[in-house]
Amino acid sequence: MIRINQISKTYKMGKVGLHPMDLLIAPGEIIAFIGGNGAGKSTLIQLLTNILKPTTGTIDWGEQQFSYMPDDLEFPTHVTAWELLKLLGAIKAVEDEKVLLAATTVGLQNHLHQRIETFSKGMKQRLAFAQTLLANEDVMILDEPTNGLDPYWVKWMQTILDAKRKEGKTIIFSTHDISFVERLADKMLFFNEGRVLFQYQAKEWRENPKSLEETILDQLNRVHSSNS
Ligand SMILES: Nc1ncnc2c1ncn2[C@@H]1O[C@H](COP(=O)(O)OP(=O)(O)OP(=O)(O)O)[C@@H](O)[C@H]1O
Repeated sequence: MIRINQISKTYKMGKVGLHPMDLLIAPGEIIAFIGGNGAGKSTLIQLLTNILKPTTGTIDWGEQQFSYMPDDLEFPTHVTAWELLKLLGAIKAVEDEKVLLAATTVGLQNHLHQRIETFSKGMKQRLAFAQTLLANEDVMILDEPTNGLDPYWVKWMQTILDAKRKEGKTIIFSTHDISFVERLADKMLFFNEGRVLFQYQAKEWRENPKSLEETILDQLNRVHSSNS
């Protein structure tokens, strides 16, 4: 269990990124953070990954380790995909066949000897995903993982994450892709102005006559009209 207790973040100049919040994340759970721009999703992800130091609160990970796929990962440009993955494989004591398998899983097997600077946005995103798969930790934290992916690779990522769920991995991700949430998540938290405005279990949105997309759009419309 990951226990988040009264975690909050106030940035310099007093800007609140996240108001104090509690959250329990069970092993094997797939949890999605959604909400409009500037709602607090990345702030929480960066608190979870220790990139940001919390203003208040704690996160108790127990014995669990996480791997992290940032949004817009900066790669060393002059190395090839294979050089990068092989180095990560060496750090994690993963043999070459498994490194190749991770590259093949994300469809980069024919681009391994290409320099990363020649990759498209979607290819870089898949390379970042391969790194997360290689790390093979109990918890995967993915910041906007489908950004830049074409529909084929979005579907494929969903299939891979579904398989990871069956292996018992916990998956935490932020996204603006509601259909990805609908197809994959067990629970979603809707953020607004640094607070969780509401949360839903998959059962609730599957039984609701309104689609999750309509529900979210209603909420976003409400947020925007109360701000204008
Ligand atoms: N480094 C920073 N300094 C000051 N304020 C920040 C900083 N990073 C984020 N914020 C503010 O914190 C709030 C939450 O931002 P956050 O990046 O968590 O939003 P988000 O939900 O991830 O948005 P998006 O969907 O646009 O990525 C916003 O008001 C943002 O302006």
